[in-house]
Amino acid sequence: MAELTITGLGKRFDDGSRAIAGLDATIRDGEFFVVLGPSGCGKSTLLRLIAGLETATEGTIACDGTPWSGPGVHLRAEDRRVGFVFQSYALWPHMTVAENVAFPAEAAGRPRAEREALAARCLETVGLTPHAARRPAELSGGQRQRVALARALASDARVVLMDEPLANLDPHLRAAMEEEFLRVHRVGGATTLYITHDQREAMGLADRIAVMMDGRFAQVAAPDELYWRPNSVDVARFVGRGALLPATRRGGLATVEGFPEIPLRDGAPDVRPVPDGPCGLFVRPEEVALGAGGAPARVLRATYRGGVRELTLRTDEGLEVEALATGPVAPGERVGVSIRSGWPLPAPELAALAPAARERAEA
Ligand SMILES: Nc1ncnc2c1ncn2[C@@H]1O[C@H](COP(=O)(O)OP(=O)(O)OP(=O)(O)O)[C@@H](O)[C@H]1O
Repeated sequence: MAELTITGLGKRFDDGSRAIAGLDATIRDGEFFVVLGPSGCGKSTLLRLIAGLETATEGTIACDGTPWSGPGVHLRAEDRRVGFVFQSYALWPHMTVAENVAFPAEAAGRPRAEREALAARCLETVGLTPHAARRPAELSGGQRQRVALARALASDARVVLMDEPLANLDPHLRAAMEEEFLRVHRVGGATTLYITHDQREAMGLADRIAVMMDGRFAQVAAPDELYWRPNSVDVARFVGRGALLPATRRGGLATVEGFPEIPLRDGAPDVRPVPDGPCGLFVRPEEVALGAGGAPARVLRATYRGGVRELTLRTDEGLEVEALATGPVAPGERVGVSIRSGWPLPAPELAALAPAARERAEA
């Protein structure tokens, strides 16, 4: 068992800057929990606080009810049974693969036979048994990353922390390593906290994703939930592509200038509903269809992404909408656009532009 409970966590550095501010979270036992956020939002600092490499200035961290960090409490890093996988592998160049993996057990004073057996088991898990006698320099980047993963597992970790472990690898290797992480996670069952600023990676790996902004979690949700039901304009814009349109909500429908009424997606239990009236309508490209009968628009941009084109369209009313096309579409072309559904968000800055408000103003 390893459930992490984080309450009111804060970290202020000596220079007065605040990397973490009032962060609350529960990371469930055995969960693959991904923290996704822009550069500088505090991801690495959060991981270092959980590992015990930094001391929190506010709040508490507990694992299964045992305090790790809090007022007057700071459990040493080596007593937390936490394993690490960093972007930069951090392997000892003079040791063999097996010795690197056995190192945490050696540091913990385990007898030689025991640590060798443990290393062999963990190398087996990551599929590196044939390379046990090599040195890190004789391995590919992906293999080195697997050594780092095996070492984290061999540290008898109940919690595995990974800080952008795939950032240095090429796209093919990344995809293979993602599979590897998931497989090892399924076998080992350690609670895993994984940091990335790569959305695709986050979506593929996570049981739940926390979007981190300005030192706290803006939303924590399953990948699908986060994509289709973001709780704010900031989260919606950070995750994937989409357009925010000035709209007026009435029950399950929204009015957007130039379009027939647009059905709204059902709400989410943990996202506060948007009341009737002016709001923003967030529309993902997958909800936009091109074809005759739609609102007239012009293609502003068309970016080929292999198989599909990502389009930005501007309607004759001046609204910009993101869309996808499988056939050839070129900038400047005229198209018809319709919106199948959307997600309402509070967007006070758009209220003045919403159709009902405009009609009232014009009346
Ligand atoms: N030791 C330190 N002293 C002062 N400020 C720090 C220190 N470490 C980090 N910071 C600041 O805290 C903020 C969060 O840093 P952190 O490394 O946690 O961000 P991050 O989300 O991991 O960023 P990236 O994705 O770029 O690695 C940044 O503004 C950073 O400059």
